[in-house]
Amino acid sequence: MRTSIATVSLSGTLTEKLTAAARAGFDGVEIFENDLIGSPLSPEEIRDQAADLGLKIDLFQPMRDIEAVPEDAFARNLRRAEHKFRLMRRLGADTVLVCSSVSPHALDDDALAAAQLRRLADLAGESGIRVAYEALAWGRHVSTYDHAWRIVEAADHPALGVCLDSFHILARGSDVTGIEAIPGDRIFFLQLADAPQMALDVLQWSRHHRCFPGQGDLDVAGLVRAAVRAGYEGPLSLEVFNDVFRQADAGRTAVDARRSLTLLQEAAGLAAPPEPVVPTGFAFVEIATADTARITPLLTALGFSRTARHSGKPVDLWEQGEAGILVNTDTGSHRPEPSLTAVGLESPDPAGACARAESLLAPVLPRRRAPEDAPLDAVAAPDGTEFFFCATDRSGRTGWTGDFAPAPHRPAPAGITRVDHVALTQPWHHFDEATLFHRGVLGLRPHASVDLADPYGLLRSRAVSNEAGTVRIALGVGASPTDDPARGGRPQHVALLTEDLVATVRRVRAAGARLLPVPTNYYDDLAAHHTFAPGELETYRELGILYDRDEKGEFRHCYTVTTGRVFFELVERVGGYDGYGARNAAVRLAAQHAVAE
Ligand SMILES: O=C(O)c1ccc(O)c(O)c1
Ligand SMILES: [Mg+2]
Repeated sequence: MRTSIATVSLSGTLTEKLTAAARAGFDGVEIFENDLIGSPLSPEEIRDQAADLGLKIDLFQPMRDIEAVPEDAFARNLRRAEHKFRLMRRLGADTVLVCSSVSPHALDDDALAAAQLRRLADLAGESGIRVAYEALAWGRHVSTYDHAWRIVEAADHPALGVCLDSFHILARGSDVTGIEAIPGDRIFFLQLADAPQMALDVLQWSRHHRCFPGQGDLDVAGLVRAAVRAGYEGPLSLEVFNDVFRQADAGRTAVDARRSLTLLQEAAGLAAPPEPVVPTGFAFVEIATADTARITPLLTALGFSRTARHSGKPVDLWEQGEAGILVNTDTGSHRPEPSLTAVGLESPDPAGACARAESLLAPVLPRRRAPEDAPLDAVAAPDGTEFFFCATDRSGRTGWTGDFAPAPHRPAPAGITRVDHVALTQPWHHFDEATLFHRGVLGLRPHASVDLADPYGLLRSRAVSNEAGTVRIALGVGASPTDDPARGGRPQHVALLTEDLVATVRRVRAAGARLLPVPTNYYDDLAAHHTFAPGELETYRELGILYDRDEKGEFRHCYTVTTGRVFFELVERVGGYDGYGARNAAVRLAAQHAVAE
């Protein structure tokens, strides 16, 4: 099916919007009247520009407050429509969207609405134009798609059909199976948008919080399936009103939009991009730093040993158990501070993972490797983190570790078995894009979003993981005023798994690791929530260990102080505990500020 996007979904001038839509691979656009009115280009120039970019103008919109009004008002509306139909001929657009009236003067009279829409369609038909009638969720008398269809059916005019908009339909909780009763050729247009579930006035919800399908909580794919079953064959068109997209880079938003649409087509059974390849574990985490002395003493204290050095690059491999950390001093001129720049994911099919990423418009990175190096495919996530798809064969050294020459070392492990999770901070306006990327491109499942209180702001966090929990990424967002933007904002972290946190903490403290101090008040609060074995709570208090318990199990964790832009977390999971200690986040964030001050 053809794909389209409404110009209201993108920022900038009309030319910028058309260019962004075309570059992202859309077939067409819905032109919003305001974008046209504000453009210095004539309708003919807009038509030519769209054609040059390979875009069809699928829809012109909106016309408002047309139907179910007294005759004198309707005569004025027809005159207005005549003007717009002339404009549409110049523009080369053949379908116009008419929103159900929100006017206080509109009458609650379906027969009148049908008769007037029929007259409008008569006029439109003379110009070869089709009228798509859309029920706004806050329409004065018509606010559901089935009501709009009843009126269109009664009007019975070949130039009149309905426009279905997933937001209006799903926001009102309408049953989408009714769509299948509408003849497909009478569904003139299908607009798609998602939204997070919110207890908000529906107009405000629609105008400010729509997002691309897959980024919210609505079952947009189910609605598309119903429309296709009805026989709809027109474009799938994204129409998203969103405060962030209005100011974000149009090119980037258009790519995010197009990726969302491909994933939606896949979910609705309309497209089959290369299948997702779910990663099975972390191969490595890469920390870039201009000065290794900033990070290696900490790695040593945490029980890591430098086991190998890359044969052609200034990259060292530090290992403990199955946890691998690459320390890369090739930082270029930027990011001299230690920061987390890349993540290696164990992939059962690196080439397949890359093919999927490419089909979803993820930037595939140019290979930074010598001819003799093992092939390593990588894509850039929305926050710039590089994700490598690795097929590690440590025994045969045929995977990426084959590019490393072993270094003499004396292991002094602290009980760390592997990487538990990686926490990546996202720019606030790319959070939904990041979640969709990690789900769609990397094949990870998103979990519920949680709000975490920082003394100087509110953080949003959302984990994505594979089913086994061997790949977990915590996406976080929210800058606090005390973050130093020159240091790239909030720090990121690597969480390392141990089977005995108390023993590990004793070892790493003795080896000189600086751990985050935890206030005594925290332990008093913990005592109020849970009962502990004799001495247990005192041990946590002594070692600065945080604790959580739920119906599935227990979680013990603690943090190192931050170095540059990174810190480490040490975690122990007991039983089926599947979370990240969210109830301790406020204490941790406060402690981090206290240390930084
Ligand atoms: O918010 C609005 O007014 C508006 C206009 C046109 C649409 O297609 C729509 O879904 C909403
Ligand atoms: Mg709409």
